[in-house]
Order: sequence, then structure tokens, then C-alpha cells
Amino acid sequence: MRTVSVDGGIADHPLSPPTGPLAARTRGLRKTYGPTVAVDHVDLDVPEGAVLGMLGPNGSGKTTTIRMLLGLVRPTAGEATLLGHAMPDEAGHALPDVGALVEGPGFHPFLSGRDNLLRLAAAEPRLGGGDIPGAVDDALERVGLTAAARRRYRGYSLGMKQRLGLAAALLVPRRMVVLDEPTNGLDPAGTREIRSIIAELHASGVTVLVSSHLLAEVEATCTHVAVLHAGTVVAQGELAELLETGNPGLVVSTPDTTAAMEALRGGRIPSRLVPEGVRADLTAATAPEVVACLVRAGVPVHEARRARTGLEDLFARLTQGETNGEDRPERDGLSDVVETDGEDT
Ligand SMILES: Nc1ncnc2c1ncn2[C@@H]1O[C@H](COP(=O)(O)OP(=O)(O)OP(=O)(O)O)[C@@H](O)[C@H]1O
Repeated sequence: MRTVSVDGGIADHPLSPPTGPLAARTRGLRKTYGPTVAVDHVDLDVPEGAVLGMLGPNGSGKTTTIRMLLGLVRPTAGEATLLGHAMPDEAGHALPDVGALVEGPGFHPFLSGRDNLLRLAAAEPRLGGGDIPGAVDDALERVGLTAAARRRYRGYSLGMKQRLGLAAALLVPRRMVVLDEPTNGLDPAGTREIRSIIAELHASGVTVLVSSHLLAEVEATCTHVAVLHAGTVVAQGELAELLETGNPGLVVSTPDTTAAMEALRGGRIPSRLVPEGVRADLTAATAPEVVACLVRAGVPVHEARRARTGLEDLFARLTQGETNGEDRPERDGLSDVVETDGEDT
């Protein structure tokens, strides 16, 4: 297996490729829509038992990759394997073991949340008729939707719709769960609940693939990360390893950044301004040396902490000049069903 390294000089060290079995794998995956290249050369490895965060700015190809993995969209080129089965051709073998929260197919607007789940549960090959109501009520409870279970789907908020989608994914025990932007539309309490559901799934050995454009969310929940940019995976590996890539630094908070920069320049310690103050490069000096240099020069040091490097730097660079999702329209992730295969080139 080839070594995966971080592109563009952010990290000098190659990241270790996964050594164990893979729950999902793509090679040379490509998808075009007319002149738009949505995904290109995507080689993604999702190790079994991992919580892999697929991180990337809006439009970087996360949803398209997930849809190809789930067999919802046929790749223009390349291959995708899910739980050992080639997708989309062997979807019938893979999908019963995979719970997914992705855009569409939508729920019925005039049925209650519970009735929607009862309909979906009836189609689950793993559930016998007598097990269905219990499985539905357990899933509703797990996502905190019991109180609203008998209200019509049409009146649900975006967050409630996300919860119902998650409940559908968790109707039966799965080997793998795929969640496309699961916290979209959720308030902080809802976001915490999703995190704890992901942690529970991980603890019980389920592989989780979760997409997000929020760095903090991925850092809080994932064991592995794949960073997408412009349709391509630019970095992937274990989160801990990615966090350590790049040059180590010390971020110093000080009200006098000009004096701090001058003192560090005098001490031949490379440094640059950052929003919190000054970031000194720790390849040239140790943290105590940086602080001593500043104190000797009479620079007030309010706080000094080690800078996070790899993932943060990489993601900042990727999202530079982009909206970071702030002006992104709220999407109803579950009700817009747009099957797009007809638009293939
Ligand atoms: N059905 C489609 N028809 C045309 N272009 C599409 C279609 N689906 C995706 N694209 C384009 O492919 C690119 C990747 O989109 P995709 O939705 O996969 O990105 P994403 O990373 O999931 O973005 P977001 O975070 O906004 O959901 C974008 O330029 C998008 O406009």
C-alpha cells in the first residue's frame, strides 16, 4: 500500500498508511458532472473500527465521495469498496450492514417521525415484524426524539430531521455508519448528543465515516481524518499523527507584539504574527528559551502554549479565501432528493 503524505509542504513526514483491514476503500475515484470535476483521484482508506472524519471546505467533494461509496451515484472512473464489496454493483451485499445519514431519499412529509421509521423498518431485512415497534422506539429514544415522535415530519425543524435520519441509520446494529454533516442544523446540545452517539458506536466496534466542514467537530470525535480539497484527498491518516505534523511552534500572548517580534528576531528565533499574538518556531529554540528571550527583553508574556500544527495549519490553508460555510444556505439534508446520475459525462 502506498504511503500517504501531506501535500504542499505542510508536513515533511509521510503519514503511516493503515495496516489493518479496511471497512471502506476507494482507488482513483472520479466523478464529473458536465464540465465540473466533483471528485478526482480519490484514494481513501477507512480502517475497520475507526471514526474517520472527512474534512473539507464546502464543495470539496465530501458528499459526492460518500454517495459513491454508498452506491447512490456511479463513479465516472475508479473503484469503491464497502465492507469488502464493490460498489455500486454489490450494494445489495454491503448495505444491510451500513447505516447512513445522507441527503435523500426523503421522509414522507405527512407521516409522523415514528410512522416514517416504521415504514423504513419494515424494509429492513434484519428486522422481523414483531421486532419493528421496539426497534423504532429504541432508535427514537437514542436520538432524543421520543417526545416529538408522533408529530408530522413536515413540522420538524432541520435539527429534528437530522435526528430522524440518524434514527433511521441506527434502526438495527450495523458494522458501519456513514454520516454526512450530521450536526448540520443542530444546536450545541444536539451537537453534543451526536458526538456521544458517535463515541458509543466507536466503543461498540462500529466503523464510522463522518463528513464535516468543521475542524473542531472532527478533532472532538474522530480517530482518523481525511482532508479533501477541490475534489482530492490532500492528507489522511490518524488524527494524532496529523496533529503532530508540520513545524512545532509556541504561541505567545502579549500586548506588545512589535517588541516580541523584535526580541525574537534578535534571538534568531523565527516567528510570525498570529491572531493570539506571536508564534515562535520551536525548531530553532526550545519553549523555555523563547520565553526567556522575551522576558529578558522586557516583553510582557501573558500566556504561552504549544501551537497545534498539522491539521489546523492544513485546514486553515485549504479554507483561505473561502467562506468557511458562514454564508452557506441552510440545507434540508433529508428532503431534497436529487438523483443526478443522468448528468454524468
Ligand atoms: N448533482 C450535481 N450536479 C452538478 N454538480 C455537482 C453535483 N453534485 C455536486 N456537484 C459539484 O461537485 C463539487 C463537490 O460537491 P460536494 O457536494 O461533493 O462537496 P461537499 O464537500 O460535500 O460540499 P458541502 O460541504 O457544501 O456539502 C461542487 O463543486 C458541487 O457544486
